[in-house]
Amino acid sequence: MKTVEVRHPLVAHKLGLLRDAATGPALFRQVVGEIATLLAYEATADLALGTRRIDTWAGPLDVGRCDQDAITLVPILRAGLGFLPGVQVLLPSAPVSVIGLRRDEETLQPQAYYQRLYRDIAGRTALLIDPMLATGGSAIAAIDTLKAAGCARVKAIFLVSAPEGLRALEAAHPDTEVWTAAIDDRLNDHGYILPGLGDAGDRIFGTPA
Ligand SMILES: O=P(O)(O)OC[C@H]1O[C@H](OP(=O)(O)OP(=O)(O)O)[C@H](O)[C@@H]1O
Ligand SMILES: O=c1cc[nH]c(=O)[nH]1
Ligand SMILES: [Mg+2]
Repeated sequence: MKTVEVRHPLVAHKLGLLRDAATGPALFRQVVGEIATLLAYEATADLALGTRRIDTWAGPLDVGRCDQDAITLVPILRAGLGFLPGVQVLLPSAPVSVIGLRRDEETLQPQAYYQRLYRDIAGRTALLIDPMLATGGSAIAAIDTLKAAGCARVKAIFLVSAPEGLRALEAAHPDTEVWTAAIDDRLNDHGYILPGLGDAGDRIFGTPA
């Protein structure tokens, strides 16, 4: 499975801010958004580039034009919503599909509670958006859904990934392409990533764990 750990100094610096337990929700959301933009920049490096003719001061010119409609952004609720605005900085016109999943704290299995996919999703590339890849169960369930709906290609960006989650994702969907700001050490006994940053959804939405 193509897996890119983005080792840019600014990504490392910003991730350090997120790992700091003293960072409150306002700064946390801001920095999550900034890293989302940097990861999306990397994940869209092979976006198809067409041309269109425009009139410039010096006459007609063919300029580059990306078809943002060829991609659908797919945040996994809830924490994925914190990632979405940073991706939309780069892809403001890309249609958004939403998948709501919540991990059962006992079984660690994802439970689906909402889904609204872009009507014309079949044949398109999906850019899955979630800050955390822990056991991988949520990402796998989301990609099951996207493939069943006919997505031709799935890219995914995660803030922090656990090796266990990457292995599970590779076993289930080896054609997924992943960009992540960090591959951390391991999961703890409760399925949380170490060192990680805690519960991303709780920190984005300011809800106590
Ligand atoms: O890889 P997994 O083991 O499936 O865990 C990762 C999932 O857990 C978190 O969501 P959570 O279930 O906490 O929901 P939330 O976003 O509403 O907080 C996270 O945002 C991922 O979606
Ligand atoms: O470490 C983790 C694991 C799952 N979900 C989170 O938000 N954090
Ligand atoms: Mg959560």
